Amino acid sequence: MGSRATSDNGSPGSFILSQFIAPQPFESHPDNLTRSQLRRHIRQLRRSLSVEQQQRASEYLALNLLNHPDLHRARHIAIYLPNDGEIDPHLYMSMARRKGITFYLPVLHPIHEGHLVFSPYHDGIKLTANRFGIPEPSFSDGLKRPPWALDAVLFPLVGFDEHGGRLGMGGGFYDRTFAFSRLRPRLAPKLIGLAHDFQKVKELPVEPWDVPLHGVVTDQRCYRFRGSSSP
Ligand SMILES: Nc1nc2c(c(=O)[nH]1)N(C=O)[C@@H](CNc1ccc(C(=O)N[C@@H](CCC(=O)O)C(=O)O)cc1)CN2
Ligand SMILES: Nc1ncnc2c1ncn2[C@@H]1O[C@H](COP(=O)(O)OP(=O)(O)OP(=O)(O)O)[C@@H](O)[C@H]1O
Repeated sequence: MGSRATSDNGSPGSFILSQFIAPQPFESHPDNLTRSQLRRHIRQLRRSLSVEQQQRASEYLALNLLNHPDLHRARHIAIYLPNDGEIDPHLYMSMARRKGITFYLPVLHPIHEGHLVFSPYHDGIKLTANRFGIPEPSFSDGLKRPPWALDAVLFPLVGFDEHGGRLGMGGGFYDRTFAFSRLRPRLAPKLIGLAHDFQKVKELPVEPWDVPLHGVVTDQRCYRFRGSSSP
C-alpha cells in the first residue's frame, strides 16, 4: 500500500479503490462552473460519503502521509478537525504523535480579521465551536506557534488540480495567513493540501492571492507540484 504514495497514474489496485471510495469519478464534475458553483458541487459530493467510505479514506490517507518525504523531518505540523465531509486526518495524527510530532489547530484570529493562528492540539484540550461551527481551542489557551515556525501545514481542500490550483471554503483564511510564503518561499513551511481524490478537477484558475501548495495528498495518491524543493 506504500505504493499509493506515487505521482504516476496509479496501479490497477488504485483503480479498484477509486471505484469503491468515490461517489462519482472526477471526470463527472461538470465543466464551466464558477468557483462558488464548483465549491457547492464538491462539498455536496463530499458530504454524501458513508461512514465506511470516510474511514477507509482516512486509513489510506494516513499511509500516504506517513510515507511522505516532505513530512519525514517535520516536528511541528498544523492540521484541522474534519468538517463538512473533509477527509479525516485523525488516524494519521494518532500514529504520527508516537513519533514525537506536535500538532496545531487553526483558530480564527479575534482581531486580525480573516487570519488564523495555530494552537497546540493535545488530549484533554478544551474546544469550542467557532462561528462556522468548527471546534477550535480558545484563542487565549496554549502557546501559539507562529505560521512561519511550523514545519508543515496540512490544508483542508474543497478542490484542487494537478498544477497546484486550490479551492478552499472561500474565506481566504489560509491565503491571508500564508501570504508571506510567496515572498519568502525558502522560509515557508511545507504547504500540503489534503482531500479525497475525487475532489480533483481538470483545472482551477489561479487567483493573484493564491498561495502555491507544495503538494496534495489524497486517499489514493501524493501529487507534488513544481517548486517543491524536496528530493
Ligand atoms: N476543518 C476546517 N477547519 C477550518 C477551515 C476549513 O476549511 N476546514 N478553515 C478554512 O478556511 C478555517 C475556517 N474557514 C471557514 C470558512 C467558511 C466556512 C463555511 O462553512 N462557510 C459557509 C457560510 C458561513 C457563514 O457565513 O455562515 C458556507 O460557505 O456555506 C467554514 C469554515 C479554519 N478552520
Ligand atoms: N492575502 C490576501 N489579502 C487580502 N484578501 C485576500 C488575501 N487572500 C485572499 N483574500 C480574499 O479572500 C477571498 C476568498 O479567497 P478564495 O476564494 O481564494 O478563498 P479560498 O482559497 O477558497 O479559502 P481559504 O484560503 O480559506 O482556503 C477573496 O475574495 C480574496 O479577495
